Amino acid sequence: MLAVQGVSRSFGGVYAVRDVTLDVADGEVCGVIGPNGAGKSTLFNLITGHLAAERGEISFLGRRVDRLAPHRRARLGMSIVFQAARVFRGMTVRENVMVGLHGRTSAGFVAAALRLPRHRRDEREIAARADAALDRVGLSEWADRPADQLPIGQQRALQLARALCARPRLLLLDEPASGLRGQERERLAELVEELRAGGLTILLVEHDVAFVTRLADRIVVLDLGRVIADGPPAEVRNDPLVLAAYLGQSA
Ligand SMILES: Nc1ncnc2c1ncn2[C@@H]1O[C@H](COP(=O)(O)OP(=O)(O)OP(=O)(O)O)[C@@H](O)[C@H]1O
Repeated sequence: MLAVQGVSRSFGGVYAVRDVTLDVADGEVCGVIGPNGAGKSTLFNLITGHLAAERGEISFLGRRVDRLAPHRRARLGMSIVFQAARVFRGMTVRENVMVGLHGRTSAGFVAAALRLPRHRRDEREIAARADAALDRVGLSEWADRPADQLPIGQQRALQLARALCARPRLLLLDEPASGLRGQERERLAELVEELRAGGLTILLVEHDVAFVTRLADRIVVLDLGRVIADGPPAEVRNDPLVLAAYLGQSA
């Protein structure tokens, strides 16, 4: 589904991502881990299109995308949940999800401004899709409440719902577990497991090794911008290069 081939990106002459190759197969959960500064965020942004690659190719569903703007990649079926994404205050949970769907409807701005019947039909359809997504992430009961009153774990679930509304082929998660503890982290892991069971393909970039090890079918480990391991979690966890990279950091 996703093929990253020999991709590099530097900042001020120093490589943040160097000659990275990775594939994500249909239906797979692929985790990307690595110590601080390994290049995880840079790689994530290269895949989404928020950063341009200096070298290499990125293909999605068999099509070159590395010169496409982020919104064009999104339209092809990539949906992103950013680490720092916030909820819109002063809006309900349902409205927060609906925001992502406006502009994707057929009637468009003019029909909306004039409140034409077509627009009202679109609004109903959008609300129904938002409700389906909220149901999928277990937030139905919260739909009419102000979004900023949600605990942080559920705000993360809300962001997932927003991403799911676009009916992605590939879901890209940037550090989804950051800032979550105990129960909240457990709930998010269960949610990702449910999405995987539903056949969704997921790329999970995450600092928390335990979280990724539990969820991923395959893990790619970055260190100093390069891939140092790529394989099933059990294999990667015992890889001497991986252990050394993490130990080096704690030292
Ligand atoms: N916009 C930028 N300008 C300059 N240097 C950058 C920029 N973005 C990243 N870097 C550098 O590239 C390297 C990789 O950073 P990146 O944020 O991709 O790593 P990371 O694995 O996501 O780290 P962390 O786990 O700490 O978030 C680091 O040395 C970082 O300082």
